[in-house]
Amino acid sequence: MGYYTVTTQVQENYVQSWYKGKLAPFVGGCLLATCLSLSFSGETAQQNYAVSAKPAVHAIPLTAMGVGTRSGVPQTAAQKRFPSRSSALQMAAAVWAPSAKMPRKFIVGGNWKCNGDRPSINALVQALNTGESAIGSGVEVVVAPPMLYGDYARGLLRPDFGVAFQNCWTGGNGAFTGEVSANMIKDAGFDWVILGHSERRSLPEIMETDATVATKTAYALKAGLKVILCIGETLDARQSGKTDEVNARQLAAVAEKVSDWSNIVIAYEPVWAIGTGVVATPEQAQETHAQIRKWLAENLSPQVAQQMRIMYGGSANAANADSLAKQPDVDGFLVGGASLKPEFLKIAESWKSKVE
Ligand SMILES: O=C[C@H](O)COP(=O)(O)O
Repeated sequence: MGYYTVTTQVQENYVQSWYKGKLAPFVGGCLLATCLSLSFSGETAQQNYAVSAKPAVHAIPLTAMGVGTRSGVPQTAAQKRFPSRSSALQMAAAVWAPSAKMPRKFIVGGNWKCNGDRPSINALVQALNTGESAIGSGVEVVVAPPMLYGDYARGLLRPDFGVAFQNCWTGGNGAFTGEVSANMIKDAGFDWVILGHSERRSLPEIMETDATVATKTAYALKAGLKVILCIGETLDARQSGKTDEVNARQLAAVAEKVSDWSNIVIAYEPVWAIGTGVVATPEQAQETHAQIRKWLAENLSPQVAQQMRIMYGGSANAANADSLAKQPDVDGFLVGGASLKPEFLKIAESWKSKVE
């Protein structure tokens, strides 16, 4: 099962529904615009819209709306086949609107870590490409392949999923053998980078410090990337009641070097839950997320706190995602092991449990 099978399938799923014909899509776009102006006036209408408008969004002629591809970046094979990934993401952002039940757009990341090869990526992407569209829904989805496969995966992956890198260098280009700069990631057409993951903080071969994570975060933001900033406590820290202290310390290091947090999403990942099968209870996750938001309010601003999306990471899977997603301060997931399986789509769909 290879490239052409995958791309043909996606083409059928997306391109045909978005671009086939001219008149019908144009009318669809006009209807949606009318729908938007009416439905954004109330909470109930917004919630109904988030669920019901997806088919209409599929019919919007994005190119006809003047939303083009990123200039200066060579198109991948998939981008040529599926006219605009960035257009799809812009539409996803444009359609969703905050409501009392979901004040922040849900975000689900799949961190593939150091796993996979071309055959397994082909198979995984094929499974992900058959799932429900994120366009027009209440979820933003980003997957992070191993760096070497970033462009390959993006070339196959559905255009409504973003692609992230798992790390970047602390600064710009130069004599830094083996490193990849944020500038290169941005220049290659990617928008996201994961920084501060506990594996990079704690593996003896790496041992990134709070200060290094902060430097990377500041530079990545300056280069125009969005950052999934991972924080979280070890088992020892939790057992000795230092969870909030550890999270505050890791956040404070970033606050020393970053003033604009609008392109940061925080991933709270208790180290004891990562890859262990021991997931935080919904109560533990909510309590810690609320403390993180409190820290943001007290140390940055109430506005940053209110707008910040805080993902949960650590043994999240299809079975526990809904109960975690229902917590008011859980705004999504950063998924490791389960992101390598089709069940990742079920986790992405857990946003619906927030608006039920
Ligand atoms: O980045 C993802 C986290 O490390 C969670 O990994 P996990 O879902 O395998 O526990």
